[in-house]
Amino acid sequence: MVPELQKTTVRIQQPERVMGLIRAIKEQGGSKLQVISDFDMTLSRFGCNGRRCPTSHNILDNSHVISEDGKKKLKDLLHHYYPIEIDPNRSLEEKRPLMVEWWTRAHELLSQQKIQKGDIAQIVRESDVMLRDGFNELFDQLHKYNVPMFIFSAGVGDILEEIIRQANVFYPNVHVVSNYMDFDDNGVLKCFKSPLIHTYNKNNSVLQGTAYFQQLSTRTSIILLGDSMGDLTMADGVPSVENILKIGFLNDKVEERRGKYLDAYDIVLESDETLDVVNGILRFILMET
Ligand SMILES: Nc1ccn([C@@H]2O[C@H](COP(=O)(O)O)[C@@H](O)[C@H]2O)c(=O)n1
Ligand SMILES: [Mg+2]
Repeated sequence: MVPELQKTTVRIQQPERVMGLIRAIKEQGGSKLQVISDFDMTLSRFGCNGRRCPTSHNILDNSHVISEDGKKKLKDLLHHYYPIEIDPNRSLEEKRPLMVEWWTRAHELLSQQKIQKGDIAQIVRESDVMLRDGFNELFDQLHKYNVPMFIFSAGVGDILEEIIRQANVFYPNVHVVSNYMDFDDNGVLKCFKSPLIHTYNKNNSVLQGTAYFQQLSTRTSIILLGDSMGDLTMADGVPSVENILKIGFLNDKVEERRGKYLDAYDIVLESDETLDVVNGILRFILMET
């Protein structure tokens, strides 16, 4: 059915359930389908040539517009909070206030750096960011078959939009909800717009007020793509979901986190820098029979 599911990176706890879901989504057809995806470390790569790829925040943190002191402070925050973010032994209740603390402190530091709106394209161009292998096929297939692609990210919206724009795949079916920068009349960053989106509030609490989910109420089949346990709630606001297939990229601390990911995601992709499996499933679902 989907040869890519035989890859050695693929782990599935309940294969029959997954095959049933894929068949049901195919039966409903492309007109009932929507894709809801995280951005950082899901559509973008986790590793690049043996090093960590930057998140949309890291692209700014490491850029030439940030002072050396600012860079050090932002790196210290990352080293303190990232292990908390991915710790499988801490509860979400424990993590949530700490994530608010991380994002708030990082956004305050970034807002002191006089970042210019006009510098964003160059900042992205000069960064090491890479989209996962196969991103072209993913965006092209969804565009060709008019399948909405909703990117729900706790990263920086202005940066990730620029990444997909520079990759020439920012098609009209792509819609982004993320943290956006607020610039003053001279185009200088003054703060970030609310609501603040962090790893563990990606749900309808931040989507209330966006008409987006209501518009998609007829799209009752969902393919959800994420890399964090926080991404699992991204579809919570969608009314009348019939079939939801959750695909999780397990990038870091694979052994420690495998059990929780297998319980939560239908398909787990371990240290897989490609979109092969997602593309294979979409090819099967969207291919005319
Ligand atoms: N100051 C920060 C805050 C968060 N991050 C990372 O960004 C990721 C969030 O973006 P998604 O598209 O994945 O929702 C998150 O996993 C954090 O690790 C960061 O790098 N710097
Ligand atoms: Mg992510």
